[in-house]
Amino acid sequence: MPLKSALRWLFLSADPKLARMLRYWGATVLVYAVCLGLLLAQVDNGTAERERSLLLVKMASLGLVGCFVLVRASLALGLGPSQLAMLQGVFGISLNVAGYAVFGPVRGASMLVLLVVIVFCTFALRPRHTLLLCAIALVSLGATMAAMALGDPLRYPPRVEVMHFALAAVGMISVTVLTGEMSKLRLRLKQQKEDLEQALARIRTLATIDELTLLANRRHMNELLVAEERREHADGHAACIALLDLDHFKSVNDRHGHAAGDAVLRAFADAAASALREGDTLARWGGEEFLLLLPETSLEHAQVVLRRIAARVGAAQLAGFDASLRITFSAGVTQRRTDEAFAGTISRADKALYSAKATGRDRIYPA
Ligand SMILES: Nc1nc2c(ncn2[C@@H]2O[C@H](COP(=O)(O)OP(=O)(O)OP(=O)(O)O)[C@@H](O)[C@H]2O)c(=O)[nH]1
Repeated sequence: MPLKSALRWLFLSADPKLARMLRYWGATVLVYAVCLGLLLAQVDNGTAERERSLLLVKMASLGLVGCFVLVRASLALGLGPSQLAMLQGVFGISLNVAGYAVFGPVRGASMLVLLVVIVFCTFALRPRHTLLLCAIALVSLGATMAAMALGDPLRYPPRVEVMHFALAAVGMISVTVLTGEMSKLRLRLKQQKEDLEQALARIRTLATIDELTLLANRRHMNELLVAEERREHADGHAACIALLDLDHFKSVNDRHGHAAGDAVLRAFADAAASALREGDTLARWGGEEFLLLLPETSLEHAQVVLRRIAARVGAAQLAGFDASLRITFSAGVTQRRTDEAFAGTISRADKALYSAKATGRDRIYPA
Protein backbone atom coordinates (compact mmCIF):
# COMPACT_ATOMS: atom_id res chain seq x y z
CA MET A 1 0.00 0.00 0.00
CA PRO A 2 1.55 3.35 -0.92
CA LEU A 3 2.43 5.57 2.04
CA LYS A 4 -0.22 8.16 1.16
CA SER A 5 -3.12 5.70 1.19
CA ALA A 6 -1.74 4.02 4.33
CA LEU A 7 -1.79 7.42 6.06
CA ARG A 8 -5.28 8.10 4.70
CA TRP A 9 -6.47 4.73 6.04
CA LEU A 10 -4.91 5.46 9.43
CA PHE A 11 -6.02 9.04 9.94
CA LEU A 12 -9.26 9.44 7.98
CA SER A 13 -12.56 7.69 8.42
CA ALA A 14 -15.94 7.71 6.70
CA ASP A 15 -17.55 7.34 10.12
CA PRO A 16 -18.13 10.94 11.34
CA LYS A 17 -17.73 10.06 15.04
CA LEU A 18 -14.47 8.23 14.43
CA ALA A 19 -13.22 11.03 12.16
CA ARG A 20 -13.95 13.55 14.94
CA MET A 21 -12.13 11.43 17.54
CA LEU A 22 -9.13 11.13 15.22
CA ARG A 23 -9.11 14.91 14.82
CA TYR A 24 -9.18 15.34 18.61
CA TRP A 25 -6.33 12.87 18.89
CA GLY A 26 -4.34 14.92 16.36
CA ALA A 27 -4.99 18.11 18.36
CA THR A 28 -3.85 16.34 21.56
CA VAL A 29 -0.59 15.29 19.89
CA LEU A 30 -0.01 18.89 18.85
CA VAL A 31 -0.60 20.23 22.39
CA TYR A 32 1.74 17.64 23.95
CA ALA A 33 4.41 18.19 21.29
CA VAL A 34 4.46 21.94 21.96
CA CYS A 35 4.47 21.56 25.76
CA LEU A 36 7.09 18.82 25.86
CA GLY A 37 9.20 20.66 23.26
CA LEU A 38 9.21 23.75 25.49
CA LEU A 39 10.10 21.61 28.51
CA LEU A 40 13.00 19.98 26.74
CA ALA A 41 14.26 23.34 25.50
CA GLN A 42 14.68 24.70 29.04
CA VAL A 43 16.59 21.78 30.60
CA ASP A 44 20.37 21.45 30.20
CA ASN A 45 21.93 18.46 28.47
CA GLY A 46 23.46 15.77 30.70
CA THR A 47 21.46 16.70 33.82
CA ALA A 48 19.20 14.34 35.78
CA GLU A 49 16.32 16.67 34.95
CA ARG A 50 17.00 16.12 31.22
CA GLU A 51 16.89 12.35 31.77
CA ARG A 52 13.57 12.63 33.59
CA SER A 53 12.20 14.91 30.88
CA LEU A 54 13.19 12.44 28.16
CA LEU A 55 11.48 9.67 30.14
CA LEU A 56 8.36 11.80 30.22
CA VAL A 57 8.56 12.34 26.45
CA LYS A 58 8.81 8.54 25.97
CA MET A 59 5.82 8.01 28.30
CA ALA A 60 3.84 10.60 26.36
CA SER A 61 4.72 9.10 22.97
CA LEU A 62 3.84 5.59 24.11
CA GLY A 63 0.58 6.77 25.66
CA LEU A 64 -0.38 8.74 22.55
CA VAL A 65 0.28 5.72 20.31
CA GLY A 66 -1.82 3.62 22.71
CA CYS A 67 -4.62 6.20 22.57
CA PHE A 68 -4.45 6.22 18.75
CA VAL A 69 -4.74 2.40 18.61
CA LEU A 70 -7.73 2.55 20.97
CA VAL A 71 -9.43 5.28 18.89
CA ARG A 72 -8.75 3.51 15.57
CA ALA A 73 -9.99 0.16 16.92
CA SER A 74 -12.83 1.71 18.93
CA LEU A 75 -15.56 0.46 16.56
CA ALA A 76 -14.23 -3.11 16.70
CA LEU A 77 -13.72 -2.90 20.49
CA GLY A 78 -17.13 -1.34 21.04
CA LEU A 79 -15.63 1.72 22.78
CA GLY A 80 -17.82 4.81 22.61
CA PRO A 81 -16.57 8.43 22.56
CA SER A 82 -17.21 8.84 26.31
CA GLN A 83 -15.19 5.76 27.27
CA LEU A 84 -12.35 6.87 25.00
CA ALA A 85 -12.46 10.40 26.41
CA MET A 86 -12.29 9.01 29.96
CA LEU A 87 -9.29 6.81 29.10
CA GLN A 88 -7.49 9.65 27.33
CA GLY A 89 -8.40 12.00 30.19
CA VAL A 90 -6.85 9.69 32.79
CA PHE A 91 -3.76 9.32 30.59
CA GLY A 92 -3.49 13.11 30.18
CA ILE A 93 -3.85 13.65 33.94
CA SER A 94 -1.15 11.05 34.75
CA LEU A 95 1.20 12.63 32.23
CA ASN A 96 0.68 16.15 33.56
CA VAL A 97 0.98 15.11 37.17
CA ALA A 98 4.24 13.29 36.32
CA GLY A 99 5.28 16.44 34.42
CA TYR A 100 4.59 18.50 37.53
CA ALA A 101 7.10 16.38 39.44
CA VAL A 102 9.66 16.74 36.64
CA PHE A 103 9.31 20.34 35.47
CA GLY A 104 10.68 22.03 38.59
CA PRO A 105 10.55 25.83 38.11
CA VAL A 106 8.17 25.68 35.10
CA ARG A 107 5.79 23.15 36.69
CA GLY A 108 2.95 25.69 36.74
CA ALA A 109 2.49 25.05 33.01
CA SER A 110 1.34 21.49 33.65
CA MET A 111 -1.60 22.84 35.67
CA LEU A 112 -2.70 24.82 32.61
CA VAL A 113 -2.41 21.76 30.39
CA LEU A 114 -4.46 19.81 32.95
CA LEU A 115 -7.26 22.33 32.40
CA VAL A 116 -6.95 21.84 28.64
CA VAL A 117 -7.24 18.05 29.11
CA ILE A 118 -10.44 18.44 31.12
CA VAL A 119 -11.98 20.92 28.66
CA PHE A 120 -11.17 18.59 25.74
CA CYS A 121 -12.79 15.61 27.45
CA THR A 122 -15.96 17.58 28.27
CA PHE A 123 -17.01 17.39 24.63
CA ALA A 124 -17.52 13.64 24.93
CA LEU A 125 -18.31 13.26 28.65
CA ARG A 126 -21.45 13.67 30.69
CA PRO A 127 -21.14 16.33 33.44
CA ARG A 128 -20.79 13.76 36.26
CA HIS A 129 -17.95 12.04 34.39
CA THR A 130 -16.19 15.40 33.93
CA LEU A 131 -16.59 15.90 37.68
CA LEU A 132 -15.02 12.49 38.30
CA LEU A 133 -12.12 13.39 36.00
CA CYS A 134 -11.66 16.67 37.87
CA ALA A 135 -11.60 14.79 41.19
CA ILE A 136 -8.99 12.34 39.85
CA ALA A 137 -6.89 15.29 38.64
CA LEU A 138 -7.09 17.14 41.96
CA VAL A 139 -6.38 14.10 44.13
CA SER A 140 -3.40 12.98 42.04
CA LEU A 141 -2.04 16.52 41.70
CA GLY A 142 -2.47 17.14 45.44
CA ALA A 143 -0.73 13.90 46.32
CA THR A 144 2.17 14.71 43.94
CA MET A 145 2.49 18.24 45.34
CA ALA A 146 2.57 16.90 48.92
CA ALA A 147 5.13 14.26 48.00
CA MET A 148 7.37 16.81 46.24
CA ALA A 149 7.03 19.37 49.03
CA LEU A 150 8.09 16.75 51.56
CA GLY A 151 10.80 15.12 49.45
CA ASP A 152 12.28 18.17 47.67
CA PRO A 153 11.27 21.27 49.68
CA LEU A 154 13.93 23.43 48.07
CA ARG A 155 12.53 23.10 44.52
CA TYR A 156 8.94 22.59 45.71
CA PRO A 157 8.48 24.92 48.77
CA PRO A 158 5.41 23.79 50.78
CA ARG A 159 3.88 27.31 50.82
CA VAL A 160 4.13 27.60 47.06
CA GLU A 161 2.67 24.08 46.66
CA VAL A 162 -0.29 24.96 48.87
CA MET A 163 -0.87 28.06 46.75
CA HIS A 164 -0.52 26.05 43.53
CA PHE A 165 -2.99 23.50 44.79
CA ALA A 166 -5.50 26.15 45.80
CA LEU A 167 -5.19 27.82 42.37
CA ALA A 168 -5.47 24.45 40.57
CA ALA A 169 -8.55 23.53 42.63
CA VAL A 170 -10.31 26.85 41.95
CA GLY A 171 -9.41 26.70 38.23
CA MET A 172 -10.42 23.08 37.74
CA ILE A 173 -13.66 23.29 39.71
CA SER A 174 -14.68 26.46 37.83
CA VAL A 175 -13.84 24.89 34.48
CA THR A 176 -15.69 21.70 35.40
CA VAL A 177 -18.80 23.58 36.48
CA LEU A 178 -18.76 25.80 33.38
CA THR A 179 -18.10 22.98 30.94
CA GLY A 180 -20.75 20.92 32.76
CA GLU A 181 -23.27 23.67 32.02
CA MET A 182 -22.09 23.75 28.42
CA SER A 183 -22.49 20.03 28.02
CA LYS A 184 -25.99 20.15 29.54
CA LEU A 185 -26.80 22.82 26.97
CA ARG A 186 -25.30 20.65 24.24
CA LEU A 187 -27.39 17.64 25.34
CA ARG A 188 -30.52 19.81 25.43
CA LEU A 189 -29.79 21.09 21.91
CA LYS A 190 -29.20 17.53 20.69
CA GLN A 191 -32.51 16.43 22.20
CA GLN A 192 -34.30 19.41 20.63
CA LYS A 193 -32.75 18.59 17.25
CA GLU A 194 -33.98 14.99 17.50
CA ASP A 195 -37.46 16.17 18.52
CA LEU A 196 -37.52 18.60 15.57
CA GLU A 197 -36.43 15.88 13.15
CA GLN A 198 -39.19 13.61 14.42
CA ALA A 199 -41.76 16.39 14.15
CA LEU A 200 -40.59 17.18 10.63
CA ALA A 201 -40.85 13.52 9.60
CA ARG A 202 -44.38 13.44 11.02
CA ILE A 203 -45.33 16.64 9.21
CA ARG A 204 -43.94 15.20 5.97
CA THR A 205 -46.03 12.08 6.49
CA LEU A 206 -49.14 14.08 7.30
CA ALA A 207 -48.60 16.20 4.20
CA THR A 208 -48.52 13.18 1.91
CA ILE A 209 -50.93 10.71 3.49
CA ASP A 210 -54.69 10.64 3.81
CA GLU A 211 -55.39 10.27 7.52
CA LEU A 212 -58.43 8.02 7.18
CA THR A 213 -57.27 5.47 4.61
CA LEU A 214 -53.50 5.92 4.96
CA LEU A 215 -53.29 6.03 1.17
CA ALA A 216 -51.48 8.89 -0.62
CA ASN A 217 -53.52 12.07 -0.43
CA ARG A 218 -54.56 14.23 -3.38
CA ARG A 219 -51.69 16.71 -2.88
CA HIS A 220 -49.12 13.91 -2.94
CA MET A 221 -50.73 12.32 -5.99
CA ASN A 222 -50.50 15.67 -7.79
CA GLU A 223 -46.76 15.73 -7.02
CA LEU A 224 -46.40 12.18 -8.31
CA LEU A 225 -48.26 13.11 -11.51
CA VAL A 226 -45.93 16.05 -12.13
CA ALA A 227 -42.91 13.78 -11.59
CA GLU A 228 -44.45 11.12 -13.84
CA GLU A 229 -45.07 13.69 -16.58
CA ARG A 230 -41.36 14.62 -16.53
CA ARG A 231 -40.23 11.00 -16.44
CA GLU A 232 -42.46 9.97 -19.33
CA HIS A 233 -41.16 12.81 -21.47
CA ALA A 234 -37.70 11.38 -20.93
CA ASP A 235 -38.28 7.70 -21.76
CA GLY A 236 -41.52 7.71 -23.78
CA HIS A 237 -43.50 4.99 -21.91
CA ALA A 238 -47.10 5.93 -21.12
CA ALA A 239 -48.87 5.56 -17.79
CA CYS A 240 -52.48 4.61 -17.18
CA ILE A 241 -54.84 6.51 -14.93
CA ALA A 242 -57.95 5.03 -13.33
CA LEU A 243 -60.63 6.76 -11.29
CA LEU A 244 -62.42 4.44 -8.87
CA ASP A 245 -65.62 5.39 -7.10
CA LEU A 246 -67.44 3.28 -4.49
CA ASP A 247 -70.96 2.33 -5.53
CA HIS A 248 -73.98 3.53 -3.56
CA PHE A 249 -71.72 4.68 -0.78
CA LYS A 250 -74.26 7.23 0.40
CA SER A 251 -76.60 4.40 1.35
CA VAL A 252 -73.85 2.80 3.49
CA ASN A 253 -73.62 6.04 5.44
CA ASP A 254 -77.39 6.41 5.59
CA ARG A 255 -78.05 2.83 6.73
CA HIS A 256 -75.04 2.16 8.97
CA GLY A 257 -73.82 5.60 10.02
CA HIS A 258 -70.83 7.75 9.12
CA ALA A 259 -68.37 5.75 11.29
CA ALA A 260 -69.34 2.60 9.42
CA GLY A 261 -68.81 4.48 6.15
CA ASP A 262 -65.30 5.37 7.33
CA ALA A 263 -64.62 1.72 8.17
CA VAL A 264 -65.76 0.72 4.66
CA LEU A 265 -63.42 3.30 3.12
CA ARG A 266 -60.53 1.90 5.17
CA ALA A 267 -61.38 -1.69 4.25
CA PHE A 268 -61.57 -0.75 0.58
CA ALA A 269 -58.20 1.06 0.75
CA ASP A 270 -56.48 -1.88 2.47
CA ALA A 271 -57.85 -4.43 0.04
CA ALA A 272 -57.11 -2.32 -3.04
CA ALA A 273 -53.58 -1.42 -1.91
CA SER A 274 -52.80 -5.09 -1.32
CA ALA A 275 -53.47 -5.77 -5.01
CA LEU A 276 -50.90 -3.27 -6.29
CA ARG A 277 -47.33 -3.84 -7.40
CA GLU A 278 -44.54 -1.59 -6.17
CA GLY A 279 -44.45 1.61 -8.22
CA ASP A 280 -48.22 1.84 -8.65
CA THR A 281 -50.00 4.36 -6.42
CA LEU A 282 -53.57 4.57 -5.26
CA ALA A 283 -54.54 7.90 -3.76
CA ARG A 284 -57.68 9.16 -2.10
CA TRP A 285 -58.79 11.75 -4.62
CA GLY A 286 -61.72 12.98 -2.54
CA GLY A 287 -64.69 11.53 -0.61
CA GLU A 288 -65.24 7.98 -1.87
CA GLU A 289 -63.27 8.54 -5.07
CA PHE A 290 -59.75 7.18 -5.64
CA LEU A 291 -57.16 7.79 -8.33
CA LEU A 292 -54.84 5.02 -9.45
CA LEU A 293 -51.57 5.80 -11.23
CA LEU A 294 -49.96 2.90 -13.08
CA PRO A 295 -46.66 4.02 -14.64
CA GLU A 296 -45.50 2.33 -17.85
CA THR A 297 -48.64 0.24 -18.21
CA SER A 298 -50.76 -0.76 -21.21
CA LEU A 299 -54.53 -0.20 -21.08
CA GLU A 300 -55.10 -3.98 -21.14
CA HIS A 301 -52.82 -4.55 -18.18
CA ALA A 302 -54.40 -1.66 -16.28
CA GLN A 303 -57.76 -3.44 -16.59
CA VAL A 304 -56.18 -6.65 -15.28
CA VAL A 305 -54.98 -4.69 -12.25
CA LEU A 306 -58.45 -3.19 -11.71
CA ARG A 307 -60.07 -6.63 -11.92
CA ARG A 308 -57.55 -7.88 -9.34
CA ILE A 309 -58.49 -4.94 -7.08
CA ALA A 310 -62.20 -5.73 -7.57
CA ALA A 311 -61.60 -9.37 -6.59
CA ARG A 312 -59.68 -8.37 -3.44
CA VAL A 313 -62.26 -5.75 -2.48
CA GLY A 314 -65.08 -8.25 -3.07
CA ALA A 315 -63.35 -10.78 -0.80
CA ALA A 316 -62.56 -8.26 1.94
CA GLN A 317 -64.01 -9.15 5.31
CA LEU A 318 -66.06 -6.36 6.86
CA ALA A 319 -66.03 -7.17 10.54
CA GLY A 320 -69.12 -5.94 12.39
CA PHE A 321 -71.34 -5.55 9.30
CA ASP A 322 -74.14 -7.81 8.16
CA ALA A 323 -73.21 -10.17 5.36
CA SER A 324 -75.47 -8.37 2.89
CA LEU A 325 -73.06 -5.40 2.78
CA ARG A 326 -70.84 -5.75 -0.26
CA ILE A 327 -68.36 -3.14 -1.39
CA THR A 328 -68.19 -2.63 -5.11
CA PHE A 329 -66.75 0.14 -7.17
CA SER A 330 -66.96 1.51 -10.66
CA ALA A 331 -63.84 2.61 -12.51
CA GLY A 332 -62.92 4.58 -15.60
CA VAL A 333 -59.47 3.84 -16.95
CA THR A 334 -57.40 5.32 -19.74
CA GLN A 335 -53.86 5.60 -20.97
CA ARG A 336 -52.14 8.94 -21.17
CA ARG A 337 -51.65 10.22 -24.70
CA THR A 338 -48.31 11.53 -25.91
CA ASP A 339 -47.70 15.04 -24.60
CA GLU A 340 -51.11 15.11 -22.89
CA ALA A 341 -51.23 16.88 -19.53
CA PHE A 342 -52.44 14.52 -16.78
CA ALA A 343 -55.39 16.85 -16.19
CA GLY A 344 -56.67 15.81 -19.64
CA THR A 345 -56.06 12.09 -18.96
CA ILE A 346 -57.92 12.36 -15.65
CA SER A 347 -60.80 14.12 -17.34
CA ARG A 348 -61.09 11.25 -19.87
CA ALA A 349 -60.91 8.68 -17.03
CA ASP A 350 -63.68 10.65 -15.27
CA LYS A 351 -65.90 10.45 -18.34
CA ALA A 352 -65.26 6.68 -18.53
CA LEU A 353 -66.18 6.43 -14.83
CA TYR A 354 -69.41 8.26 -15.52
CA SER A 355 -70.19 5.70 -18.24
CA ALA A 356 -69.39 2.83 -15.83
CA LYS A 357 -71.86 4.30 -13.33
CA ALA A 358 -74.46 5.01 -16.00
CA THR A 359 -74.36 1.46 -17.39
CA GLY A 360 -75.04 -0.24 -14.05
CA ARG A 361 -71.97 0.24 -11.72
CA ASP A 362 -69.61 -2.46 -10.40
CA ARG A 363 -67.66 -2.39 -13.63
CA ILE A 364 -64.49 -1.16 -15.27
CA TYR A 365 -64.91 1.13 -18.25
CA PRO A 366 -61.91 1.81 -20.53
CA ALA A 367 -61.60 4.99 -22.57
N1 LIG B 1 -68.20 8.00 5.93
C1 LIG B 1 -67.71 8.82 5.03
N2 LIG B 1 -68.47 9.22 3.99
C2 LIG B 1 -67.95 10.03 3.07
C3 LIG B 1 -66.65 10.50 3.17
N3 LIG B 1 -66.39 11.28 2.09
C4 LIG B 1 -67.54 11.31 1.36
N4 LIG B 1 -68.50 10.55 1.94
C5 LIG B 1 -69.86 10.30 1.54
O1 LIG B 1 -69.90 9.59 0.30
C6 LIG B 1 -71.19 9.76 -0.24
C7 LIG B 1 -71.07 9.87 -1.73
O2 LIG B 1 -72.38 9.84 -2.22
P1 LIG B 1 -72.72 10.01 -3.75
O3 LIG B 1 -71.80 11.01 -4.38
O4 LIG B 1 -74.19 10.25 -3.85
O5 LIG B 1 -72.34 8.65 -4.38
P2 LIG B 1 -72.84 7.17 -4.10
O6 LIG B 1 -73.88 7.08 -3.05
O7 LIG B 1 -71.62 6.34 -3.87
O8 LIG B 1 -73.50 6.81 -5.45
P3 LIG B 1 -72.78 6.42 -6.80
O9 LIG B 1 -71.38 7.00 -6.74
O10 LIG B 1 -73.60 7.02 -7.86
O11 LIG B 1 -72.75 4.94 -6.83
C8 LIG B 1 -71.77 11.02 0.42
O12 LIG B 1 -72.84 10.60 1.25
C9 LIG B 1 -70.65 11.56 1.26
O13 LIG B 1 -71.11 12.14 2.44
C10 LIG B 1 -65.86 10.08 4.30
O14 LIG B 1 -64.70 10.43 4.46
N5 LIG B 1 -66.44 9.25 5.18
